[in-house]
Amino acid sequence: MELELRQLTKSFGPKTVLRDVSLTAETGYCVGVLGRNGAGKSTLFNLLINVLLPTSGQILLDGETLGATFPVAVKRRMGALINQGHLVEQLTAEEYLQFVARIYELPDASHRINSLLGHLLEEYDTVRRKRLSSFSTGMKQKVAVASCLLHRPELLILDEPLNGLDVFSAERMLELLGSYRAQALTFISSHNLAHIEKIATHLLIIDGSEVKYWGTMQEFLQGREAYLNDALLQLLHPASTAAQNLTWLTTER
Ligand SMILES: Nc1ncnc2c1ncn2[C@@H]1O[C@H](COP(=O)(O)OP(=O)(O)OP(=O)(O)O)[C@@H](O)[C@H]1O
Repeated sequence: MELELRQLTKSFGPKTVLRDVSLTAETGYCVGVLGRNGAGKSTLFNLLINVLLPTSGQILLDGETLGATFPVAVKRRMGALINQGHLVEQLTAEEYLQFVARIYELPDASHRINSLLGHLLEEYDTVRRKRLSSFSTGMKQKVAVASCLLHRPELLILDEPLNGLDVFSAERMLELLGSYRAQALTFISSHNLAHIEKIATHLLIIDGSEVKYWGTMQEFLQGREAYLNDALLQLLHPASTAAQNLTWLTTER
């Protein structure tokens, strides 16, 4: 799969959130999408899955321009987790994934479901009869990511998929996503740069509504600080905000 963005621009009223985003990416790329809070990462993801329409610019898949409404055949090729996802919490994890499998018309998904849940939920045997409403935040997140992978999407869009995961679970999830990487074109956002450093092959850095960097992780790190964290700070020069007087907060009683 090849995805091309041509001068993609999105405004909400007078405010332009993304301006002229252009890139071409293909299967095997894992694109870490980075930027400050409010930079436009979720907005970009919503454009990629047709939840939002661009104000101008185009999205092309394998050379074909996707119009205002993506064909169902295209949507079937995508898996997306945006804003923590929405689970049907009256169901068990397995029932929920069976429901997702029916949407994608997967004939017999039991093996896929059990292996995914068994991999991501270490405690799966003890919670398999429990409803999702009784799951912790991290457990729900794991089920949400599993629901994106079930149909083996060719375009995988993951907005903060590691949110709420403990350090061991995050490692497991990264391992799983790493082993799937060659099968898909993945876009992933995270404010945890150590996670991005582990999984991403490419970086898309957005700041001030524009692309500040698009290219390989390796090229980005060359000539900058060794760690992504420092390299990102170096690129974006955090704006120095006027010093606030916080003595009311910090003065001893
Ligand atoms: N539906 C909307 N209507 C108006 N403004 C919006 C809408 N959705 C997003 N925005 C604005 O667009 C900007 C980008 O938001 P977005 O959620 O894409 O940022 P983000 O990079 O994902 O941030 P974070 O790191 O905090 O998740 C913000 O200023 C936000 O207020």
